[in-house]
Amino acid sequence: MNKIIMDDSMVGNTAVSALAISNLDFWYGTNHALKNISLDFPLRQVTGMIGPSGCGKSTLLRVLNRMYDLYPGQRATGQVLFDGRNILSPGVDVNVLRSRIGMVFQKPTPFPMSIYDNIAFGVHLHERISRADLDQRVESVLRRVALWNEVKDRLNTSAAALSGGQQQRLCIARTIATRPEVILLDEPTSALDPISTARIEELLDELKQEFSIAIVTHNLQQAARCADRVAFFYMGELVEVDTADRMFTAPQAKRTQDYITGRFG
Ligand SMILES: Nc1ncnc2c1ncn2[C@@H]1O[C@H](COP(=O)(O)OP(=O)(O)OP(=O)(O)O)[C@@H](O)[C@H]1O
Repeated sequence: MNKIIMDDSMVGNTAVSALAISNLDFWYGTNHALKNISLDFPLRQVTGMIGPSGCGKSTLLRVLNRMYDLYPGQRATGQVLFDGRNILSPGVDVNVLRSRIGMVFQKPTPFPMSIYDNIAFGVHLHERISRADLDQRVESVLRRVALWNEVKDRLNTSAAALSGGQQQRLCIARTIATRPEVILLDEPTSALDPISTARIEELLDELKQEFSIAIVTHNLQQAARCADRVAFFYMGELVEVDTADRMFTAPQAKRTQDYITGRFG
């Protein structure tokens, strides 16, 4: 089996981890998509996940907020500790879990409703909140994602009329509106132009003051720019995890070197 390379700070570091995965395996029916993964996501840091297509990055994100529960035949074993509990346990309330571990997808997915309601909808599901407090919440998250000035005069118009980059910022606003501890982002800028991408990257830098962030990206420069730590996956296995600096300047595994130097991808 392949050796997993970790530096000392990753071992036994659960006290400062937002999420701590140990010995995680995942199957789509008989397809063993994740193999014995152990990985910590440090608190209020950005963890980047890289690796060739099909290596299991998105699958891992789907495990972290139990998205796979919706599909019969998909199965996870092992442990994912979050706030002292294994989130893979049957007793976990997945709706509460998904408000505490939010997800942003590759393609912006605003709900078919107004800009205001896109944010209000999730808040209403989890909290009893007055209209004045809701107004305040909507404004504060839209300011946080630097969208307020662009949309404040059209909050009641359809979110579908926003640009792709604006829609993605709205989706991030919608995610943080339920005050999660962790935000999972699956290639959040792959459908966006360079300017919108830069704005999302700046936003991640700001959001990590408060949230722990996991981002899947095919863009190695983006991982180098945004992530504090980077994990490299290959064929369902975690090969190496390290600081972004070390990962891109002195990777330890040959497969990591080959991947980041573009020998395969
Ligand atoms: N719904 C599914 N049913 C069966 N197998 C699946 C399903 N979704 C993904 N897989 C398989 O699981 C493995 C991991 O896929 P996953 O989408 O997690 O990879 P990825 O690293 O995110 O790829 P990409 O970078 O292309 O998005 C692949 O072998 C894929 O074919």
